[in-house]
Amino acid sequence: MSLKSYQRNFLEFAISQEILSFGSFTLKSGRKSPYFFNVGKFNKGSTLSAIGKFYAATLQDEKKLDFDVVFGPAYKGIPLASSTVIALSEQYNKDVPYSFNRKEIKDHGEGGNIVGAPLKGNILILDDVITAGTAIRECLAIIKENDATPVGIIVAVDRQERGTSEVSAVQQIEQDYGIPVMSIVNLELIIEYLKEQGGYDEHLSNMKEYRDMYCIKK
Ligand SMILES: O=P(O)(O)OC[C@H]1O[C@H](OP(=O)(O)OP(=O)(O)O)[C@H](O)[C@@H]1O
Repeated sequence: MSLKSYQRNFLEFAISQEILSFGSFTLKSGRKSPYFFNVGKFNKGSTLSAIGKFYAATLQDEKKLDFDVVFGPAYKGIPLASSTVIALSEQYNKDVPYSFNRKEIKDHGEGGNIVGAPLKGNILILDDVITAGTAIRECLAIIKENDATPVGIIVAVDRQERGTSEVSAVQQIEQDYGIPVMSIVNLELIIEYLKEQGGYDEHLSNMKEYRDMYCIKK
């Protein structure tokens, strides 16, 4: 697997902003991870603008994917989807509608639990990460209830981790729904980047050890 220039730029940016950190982090799964991707740090205009550009660059790279609407699951998917459609419009002249769900149903005013463009046609789901896949499965159900068609999913980082079976949660979704799950980068590419940069020897060996223990073989 080799890094594309936007992936290298994304990793350089994420490390410099301490959005991607190396050390020892306990995950919800109980696993002790040597790295952590913290979306909570996309908390100012410049970083939010930058992440939207990286999602947009990835989508440009996946040209075969034909989508009509970007859907950002509440809550963290909302600013990410907003920032990505701004980047698609400003950088690639693609004016893509977007929408998102409310976590609580609103029973006054316009009502409903979808805000933004109607969910019609081919829908791309955009979120930060997939862990067990629960949030994405909920979105897929919402899209189907609206008679729209999910055509793909994009996340920032694919950790490529196995759950209870041999496949990862991402692969399970791809198998169950027959749609691709894309990511700006994945664990393999992070490892590639650390090798390429040099000077990360200890983190690199911890990352490889973690990959061999918990991750899928590609
Ligand atoms: O694959 P899963 O196991 O569902 O985990 C991933 C989801 O969890 C987080 O959102 P969360 O549901 O915590 O909501 P939030 O965006 O409001 O924080 C994250 O933003 C994903 O949507």
